[in-house]
Parts: sequence; C-alpha cells; structure tokens
Amino acid sequence: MEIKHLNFSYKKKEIFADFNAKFIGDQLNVIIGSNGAGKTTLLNLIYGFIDRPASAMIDFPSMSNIIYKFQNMSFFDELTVKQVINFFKSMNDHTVAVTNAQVSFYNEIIKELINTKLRSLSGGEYQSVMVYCTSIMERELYLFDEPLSGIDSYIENLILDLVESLVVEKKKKVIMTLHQLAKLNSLQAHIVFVGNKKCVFQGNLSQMLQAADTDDIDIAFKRMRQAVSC
Ligand SMILES: Nc1ncnc2c1ncn2[C@@H]1O[C@H](COP(=O)(O)OP(=O)(O)OP(=O)(O)O)[C@@H](O)[C@H]1O
Repeated sequence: MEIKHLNFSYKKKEIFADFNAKFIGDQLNVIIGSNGAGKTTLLNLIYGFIDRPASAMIDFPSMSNIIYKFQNMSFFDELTVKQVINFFKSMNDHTVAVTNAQVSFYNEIIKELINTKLRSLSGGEYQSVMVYCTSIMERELYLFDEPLSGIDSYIENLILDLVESLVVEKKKKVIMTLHQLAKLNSLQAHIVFVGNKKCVFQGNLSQMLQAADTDDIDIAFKRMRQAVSC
C-alpha cells in the first residue's frame, strides 16, 4: 500500500503537499504526528470517506474490504453491548476465527459489560467496546483512529495486543494513529510520521531515533515535527 505525490486541501486549507509514504502489509503501521497534522484526514482518504485520488493511492483495498474505527464512533445508545457485538458479527459472511488476544480482551473487559446499554458506558468502556467490535469484523484492512484515547494504561496494552494480533495471527493489514509515543517501545511497528504537509519519516523506531540523533522518543518527535519530507 503506497501513497505517491498526494496533494489534498480542505477548500483553501492545504493539508498534504506531495505526500509520499508506504504502509507495510505484514507489520503494524502506526501514523504519528502533531495535533492537526492530518492523521485522521489520511485515514479518511485511505478508507474513501474523502474521494481517493486514484493516481496517488496505490494498492489499498476497496472500501468494502476495509473496517474503520473512527475517532468518535457512535451507535444507538439504547443497544446493549451484546446487541452491538451481534450486529458487527452479522456483517461477516461467515463465522470467523478469533485470536488469543481477542479472547483475553473479551474475558477481561467485554464480558462484564455485555448486558450494559451503550448510554451507560464510561468513555473508556465505550472506546474498548468499539475497538473490540471493529476487530471482530473480517476485512482485509483495519483502520483504527486513536484507539487508545480515553483508555487506562492497563487496557491500553490489551488493546495494542489485540490490534497486533490481527497482524501476527490473522495476517491482516492494520493502520492506526497514536499519540502515546512511549507505546512504540513495545511495538514492532512501521512508523509513518506526518508533519508539515509531508511524511517526515517512515521506518521503525530505532531508525527514527537514529535519524533524530537521540535515544529519547519525545525528543525525536520534537525534532522531527517540522522536518522536511522523507
Ligand atoms: N472537514 C474539514 N473541513 C475543513 N478542515 C478540516 C476538516 N477536517 C479536518 N480539518 C482540518 O484539517 C487539519 C487536519 O485535521 P486532522 O483531523 O486530519 O488532524 P489529526 O492529525 O488527525 O489531528 P489530531 O491529532 O488532533 O486528531 C486540521 O487543521 C483540521 O482543522
């Protein structure tokens, strides 16, 4: 999956100018960047919410083969968690295998919420349910926009295990956005750093630290925010 020479503006506001990046099929892809850099816009372009410029977006699956967990996903509040899970399951053509991490996530987090109506969930519980529901859909590409937003540090790790298991166990393609940079220390991730309307870096964490000439991820982030394109 590759983006070549992408230009994109919202009316007069330019978001991407000759943006180039690759996403790797058999690795977890993590988009990072400052607030307002364009991470969600990039996911919207990949999904097709915003019309994809065909010549710039190469080898991405079609919308019907992508499941996208939006930043603020919302559902009918009167449904219970069980009803929402069943709704997601009903959109699969057939029964699908689940990963060990999905089973653990269900047992540790979802099970005790199963008969709760969505309107009675806390923000973090709601987020956990939406990430779980997205993960049980059978698609070629999974997009998660800030799946750790509002999540406590224990469940953060369970969510990352769950997302990674889609890549490792199910051989799915996954692209997520992330603000919790320290989490990159424990992930085998391909990082795409969006800044200054370009991809300012792509590669793994040690390459990113090396490129920024530091062993501190926050310093690397600060140094790269305004760097020139990759
Ligand atoms: N529909 C829209 N119309 C006009 N401008 C928009 C629209 N959506 C987003 N923007 C602007 O585009 C820029 C990029 O927004 P985007 O949501 O992609 O950033 P982001 O990197 O995901 O930010 P954050 O980390 O805060 O979630 C922002 O300046 C935002 O104000």
